[in-house]
Amino acid sequence: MTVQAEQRTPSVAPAGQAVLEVRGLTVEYATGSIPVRACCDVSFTLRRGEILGIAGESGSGKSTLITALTRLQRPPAVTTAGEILFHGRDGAPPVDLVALDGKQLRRYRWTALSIVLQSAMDALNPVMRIGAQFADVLRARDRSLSKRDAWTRAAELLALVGISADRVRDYPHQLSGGMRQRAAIALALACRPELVVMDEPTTAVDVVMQRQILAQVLRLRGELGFAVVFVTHDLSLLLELADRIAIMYAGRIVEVGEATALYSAPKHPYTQGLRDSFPPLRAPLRTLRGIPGTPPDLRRPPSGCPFHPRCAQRTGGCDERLPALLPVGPQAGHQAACLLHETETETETDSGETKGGIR
Ligand SMILES: Nc1ncnc2c1ncn2[C@@H]1O[C@H](COP(=O)(O)OP(=O)(O)OP(=O)(O)O)[C@@H](O)[C@H]1O
Repeated sequence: MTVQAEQRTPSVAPAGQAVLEVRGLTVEYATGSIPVRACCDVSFTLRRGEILGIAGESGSGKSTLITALTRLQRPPAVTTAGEILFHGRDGAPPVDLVALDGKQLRRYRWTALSIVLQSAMDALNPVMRIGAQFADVLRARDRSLSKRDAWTRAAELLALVGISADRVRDYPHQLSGGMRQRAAIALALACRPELVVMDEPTTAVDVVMQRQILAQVLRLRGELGFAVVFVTHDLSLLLELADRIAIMYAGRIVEVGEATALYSAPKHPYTQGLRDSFPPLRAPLRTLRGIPGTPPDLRRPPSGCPFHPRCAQRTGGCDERLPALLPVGPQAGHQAACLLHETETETETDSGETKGGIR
């Protein structure tokens, strides 16, 4: 079962209206004598209602990036550079989330941005009824909401993710794993956030439930208009869901582009390897290849392009120069950080196209 094309709701984002602008974000784990730079100079813009997928192998820095985005990181993680500009729907000037203290951040949690974690289903309190947990969140954000109205709203939210409203009185253990995960998504949507960050929310459920959850995320995005940053190691899954995909390797974004263009014509050898490591969900099955070697130790990343020791297409210079993220291919907004494409970019730039950050 796959998320059919007709179930997909086109992005509700008017082009250019940003909800989040991440600029030069760098996060380190200050452990031992050499820090682990797990997120390095990451920049991207997320538009209102857009779904941005972030894919990469284990250890590529995905979780580090999203805990930094949501300001849920704990020591030894430290944001050493960059800004995360959040543009509210009220049209007020953007707020740099990096600069906010705990009290200021509380204003933004749940209402502006919320998060669904891999193990969200286990994050529900086992000794509280589902409805009570929803009511707590709703009433903490709206003190005028009565208990009765909060429970009614909780039942409506469960119904939104396909869980019968009468389950509102259940305890978490009375729901299946898939239902608990969907309840966690409904809870994340309780205060109508503008941005929901999802970290592998379908990893712990079977493939049928995975497809149902993805279809629901798409439907709800269409109905409620929130933007999503969705992290996974499975690139083929993002093809079903994301408007754009960013590929991370060794803490950096190495390729970004519109989902179909990036999947069908990946430019970075790492993206090609990642794509060929997972069975496609809809296209005919092809030989799975995998990527030889292992990701680098981020305390001592290789010189030049961090992927070069594993890259079958490396050329002279790959071990010396860190490639910049530059436009590639015919599709607007498609960018890759690979020396193989720098000549192509230079030629295009000479003929008038402007270089730029990720848009
Ligand atoms: N608490 C920590 N202390 C030191 N290094 C850490 C810590 N947490 C993560 N790292 C390192 O940061 C790098 C990025 O890890 P991260 O968990 O962000 O990657 P990931 O892509 O999310 O991986 P996964 O898919 O396995 O969750 C890895 O090299 C990891 O070893």
